[in-house]
Amino acid sequence: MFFPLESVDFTKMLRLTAFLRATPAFLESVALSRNIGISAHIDSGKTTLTERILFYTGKIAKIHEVKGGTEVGATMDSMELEKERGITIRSAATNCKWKENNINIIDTPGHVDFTIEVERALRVLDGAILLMCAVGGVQSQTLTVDRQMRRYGVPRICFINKMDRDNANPQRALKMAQEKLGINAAFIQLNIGTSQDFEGIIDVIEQRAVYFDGKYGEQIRFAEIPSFMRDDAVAARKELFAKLAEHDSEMEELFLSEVEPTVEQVHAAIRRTTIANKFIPVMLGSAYKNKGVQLLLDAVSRYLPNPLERANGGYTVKRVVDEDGNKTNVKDEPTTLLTDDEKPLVAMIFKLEETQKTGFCNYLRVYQGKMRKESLINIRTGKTFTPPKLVRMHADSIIPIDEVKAGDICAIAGDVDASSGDTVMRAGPMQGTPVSCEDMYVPPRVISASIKVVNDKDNNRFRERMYAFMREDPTFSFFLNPETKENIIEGMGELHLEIYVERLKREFGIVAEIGKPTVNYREVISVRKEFDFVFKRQSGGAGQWAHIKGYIEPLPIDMSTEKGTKNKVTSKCSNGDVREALQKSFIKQFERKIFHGGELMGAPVWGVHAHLNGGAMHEVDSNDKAFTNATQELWETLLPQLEPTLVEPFMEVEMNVPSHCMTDVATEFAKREGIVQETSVNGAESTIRGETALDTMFGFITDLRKLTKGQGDFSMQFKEYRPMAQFKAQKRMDERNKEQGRKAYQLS
Ligand SMILES: Nc1nc2c(ncn2[C@@H]2O[C@H](COP(=O)(O)OP(=O)(O)OP(=O)(O)O)[C@@H](O)[C@H]2O)c(=O)[nH]1
Repeated sequence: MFFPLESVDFTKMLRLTAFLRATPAFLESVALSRNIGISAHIDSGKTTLTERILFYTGKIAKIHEVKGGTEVGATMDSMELEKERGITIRSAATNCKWKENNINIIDTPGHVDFTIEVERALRVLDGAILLMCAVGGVQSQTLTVDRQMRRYGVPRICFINKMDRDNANPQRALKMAQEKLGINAAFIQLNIGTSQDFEGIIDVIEQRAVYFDGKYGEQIRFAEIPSFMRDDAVAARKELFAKLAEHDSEMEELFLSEVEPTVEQVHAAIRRTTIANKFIPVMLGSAYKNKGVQLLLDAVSRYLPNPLERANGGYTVKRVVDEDGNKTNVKDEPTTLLTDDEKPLVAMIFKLEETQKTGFCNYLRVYQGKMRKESLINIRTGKTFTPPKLVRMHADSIIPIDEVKAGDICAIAGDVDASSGDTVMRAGPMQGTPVSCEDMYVPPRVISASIKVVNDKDNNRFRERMYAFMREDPTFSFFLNPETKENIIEGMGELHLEIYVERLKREFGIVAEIGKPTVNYREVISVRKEFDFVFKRQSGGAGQWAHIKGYIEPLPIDMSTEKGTKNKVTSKCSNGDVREALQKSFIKQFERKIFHGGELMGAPVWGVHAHLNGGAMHEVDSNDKAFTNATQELWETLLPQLEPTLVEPFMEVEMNVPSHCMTDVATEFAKREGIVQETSVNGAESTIRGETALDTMFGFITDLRKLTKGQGDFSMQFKEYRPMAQFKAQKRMDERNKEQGRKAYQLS
């Protein structure tokens, strides 16, 4: 009988944990826990797979399909909208027990507009299942989730799903993964038949066939490998050993001395190399046809790490105060958290969510210590709160619990003063040094639209909701455009914005209309200029006078992340030259006005550093107003010399089309400034991959459907912001300035 811990290297684990104070019972229970995510390209079958996992682990009694196949929809797609559209919008957490292992699972959305959900999940998980479609292989979102997994060093198992589909080709999928993701991977299973003849699986390690009998594939039957596949099975085993030997010294030794490793040795080697991110075991099956899922669960227990084996969950934790508790003198010193329930509590809130059924929930992962319903401190705000309720999540239901131990994932039910990404510790006499878990990657919001409530009486509730959505989702924003007085929402794509408008209506009964979505251009500068600027204004009464000296320069920008696009204003001059309060007027004008709406088209300004290092004051006429106006006029006067321009979001685009339509679609894409980077033909279906500016893609779906008689589809995802060609930038500026009644700006 299979014992999941057979391949755990206990000696190493004990060495690693020798300095822990935790009890053996705690260590044993943590060794049996897994926190995993399931991530993939859209529609690869993540929710379908999770549904099977819940069924086989006894968590649900009946399997429900996604997309209205049955009356209720999949368990994890608990939002009405998810069930209707057959897509996952929010990541959902659940937990289940497989043999001796407790598994926390997060099913994440595949659609790129909800990428932040994947980011958040991977940030706190210890391992992942990277799902691929046996027909599509590596698709655009597969590349993204792979990048996200790498960012947090998440060990993974690859599961090639949809083996029952026509044109299923696992060899091609693996080859694509090896080439495109650059991963060291090998099959640990082979398929017996494909498409409608997909019957079962060959376990390459144990050299046996596995079939899934019964209505839901719940009865596992082991058998001899069919004779026509014996050679393939032996070859695959050899190939697997060779791959493992490349990255594991124990296997290398056996391989070189031509000694056959035992089954246990192979499992142990796969576990070591998977956890070290040197190898990815590849499995296959069909979630929909109930084949292969139980073996995948075995592999989760066997090969993915337990919380003890992932220091800090794979990211940096930094001390936020010095020894005297002085927060201004922050020490950016990485430190290590220990998965030990006896150490001081450190937990991170990775997601906030409000649903009508559960109310407000703050998902968190406990990294160190244990959490109870006692006073906690939010390290970012310094504020304390007591969790109203501690709960375990299962889709949209909650189960109250008393205590959560290190290594576990749970939620605080109730609205507490926290945002996604906050670190919490126990309040009161601080135990241990306050630390902060590092922020996660948040991509810039690339699209915006005006939004208007249909019924004025809903205005206050509407605003409240919008702010609540913003707290839940850092890739969604809501603000008032001071120039046009319109309410604006920003997000990752049209679907993203649409979903929030739908949620307003369905969940809160607020009807709102959104305007035509527009692209979020940003204003940047290209060169550094010193300034020595005197401002004078005499208008009847008291005059205004200010003298400011310093420089404005472009900062290095990382145009792929929201954080990398920050501005900075600094001042370093004597109080005798410019009083501190007036230095603040300079800083304030940049931070509150100039950076929010640039001169080119009123778009936010990115990557500007303004520095004040001198100047002068007039006894009577130098005040806040004078220095504020001086700063504004300086910016407007100096701007042409700073060689400003616009940057625009560039997207990676993947089009899946019938092969005979490939040329037509590629031509249409090229008309939209698209550059085709790769095409691949897989029988009657083909894929075109390329990149283009987001603003050329509006209405593309209509043209694509026309060209492919409704059979083509595409997905795109944000890649980075890039500078725009001058003629295009000028055109976009003229259009938007005219539309919004702003004065025109001429790029030189
Ligand atoms: N033929 C076949 N279809 C499958 C399989 N697994 C899932 N599907 C179907 O593929 C479609 C998408 O499945 P989902 O489980 O919603 O996929 P997902 O990855 O969760 O989708 P998103 O969350 O929207 O990205 C549904 O129609 C499923 O019934 C499979 O193994 N074989």
